Amino acid sequence: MSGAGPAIAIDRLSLAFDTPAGRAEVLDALSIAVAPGEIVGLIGESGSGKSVTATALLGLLPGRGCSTGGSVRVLGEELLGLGERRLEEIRGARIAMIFQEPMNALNPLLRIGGQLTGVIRRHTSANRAEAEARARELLADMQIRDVDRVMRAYPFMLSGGMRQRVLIAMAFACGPEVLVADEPTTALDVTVQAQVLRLLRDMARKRGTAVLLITHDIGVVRHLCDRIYVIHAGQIVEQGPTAAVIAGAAHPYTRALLASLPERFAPREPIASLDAPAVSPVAPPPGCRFAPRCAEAVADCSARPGWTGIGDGHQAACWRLQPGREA
Ligand SMILES: Nc1ncnc2c1ncn2[C@@H]1O[C@H](COP(=O)(O)OP(=O)(O)OP(=O)(O)O)[C@@H](O)[C@H]1O
Repeated sequence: MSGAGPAIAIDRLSLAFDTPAGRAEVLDALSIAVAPGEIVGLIGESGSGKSVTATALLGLLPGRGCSTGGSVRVLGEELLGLGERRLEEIRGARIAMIFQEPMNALNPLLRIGGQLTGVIRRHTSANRAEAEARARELLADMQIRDVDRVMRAYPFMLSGGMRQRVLIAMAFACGPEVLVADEPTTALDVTVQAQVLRLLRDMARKRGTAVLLITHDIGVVRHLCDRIYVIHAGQIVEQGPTAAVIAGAAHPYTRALLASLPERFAPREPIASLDAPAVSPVAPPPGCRFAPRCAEAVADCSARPGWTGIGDGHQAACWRLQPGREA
């Protein structure tokens, strides 16, 4: 039913909020595509627009004071402007979401078993026994050994890592074709983070789920994602296969982002520093929004640059990379 096209197709999405300070243009012609079975990262600093992109994918943008342009298609269906009833059918069954803090997503008053079987029964025709068997299978897939104890536990009785595994199981409970994971492991310590991410990747691979992983942490995308999009102040500035982008970052923002990380990620010559804050989304400069922070900005940067191909699916949007220019 989902057809042969991308599972997620965001095309020139623009998004603005009315704020007391004026109209905040938080996304500027943002395009992202994720194929079935692909794991794609959206990476950028705090405030760059990652979470609002996730919100748009779930059809959860606030109506009043918020205007959108462009298109957000999931499994071929346009979500912008879709009625709440249809959106509710899609959420949970076809698109699932994993958030940063599992305590907020789990009901503290219900046992894990009840919550998991409840989700399965709401979205499928499974009876109680079938739903329970499926819940146990999902927990076992998440490499939870003491499934009985976890099924009987209340959320507060589990560790952070275990709660996040339960949430991942819950996200996969109804066999979604699309999964949006917003900073899913930020609250966990580093070793647990790696385990949980591996489990998330294995679940998605096994089921052919398209995953959009939202994070500010390039270490996370490095291990997990097939491709990445780099977002700065609501604009995608670079995209491509993860290894190519990390090894050959071309946009000054990506290079600065990598340079701010431990040594082994750092490109040899960072050409910008991220000490200066990102531009405000209220009355942002026209063109490239990185220009005010960029040591190498040129007059052309006041217009938005097109994409320059760097290699096999790797592209960056920067005037300095345009053919005929000295890089
Ligand atoms: N409801 C809203 N009204 C006005 N502005 C908003 C609203 N929601 C988000 N914004 C603004 O949109 C921009 C992008 O926010 P968003 O939360 O998507 O960033 P982010 O990249 O997810 O950041 P973080 O990593 O800190 O979560 C920010 O400037 C934020 O202030």
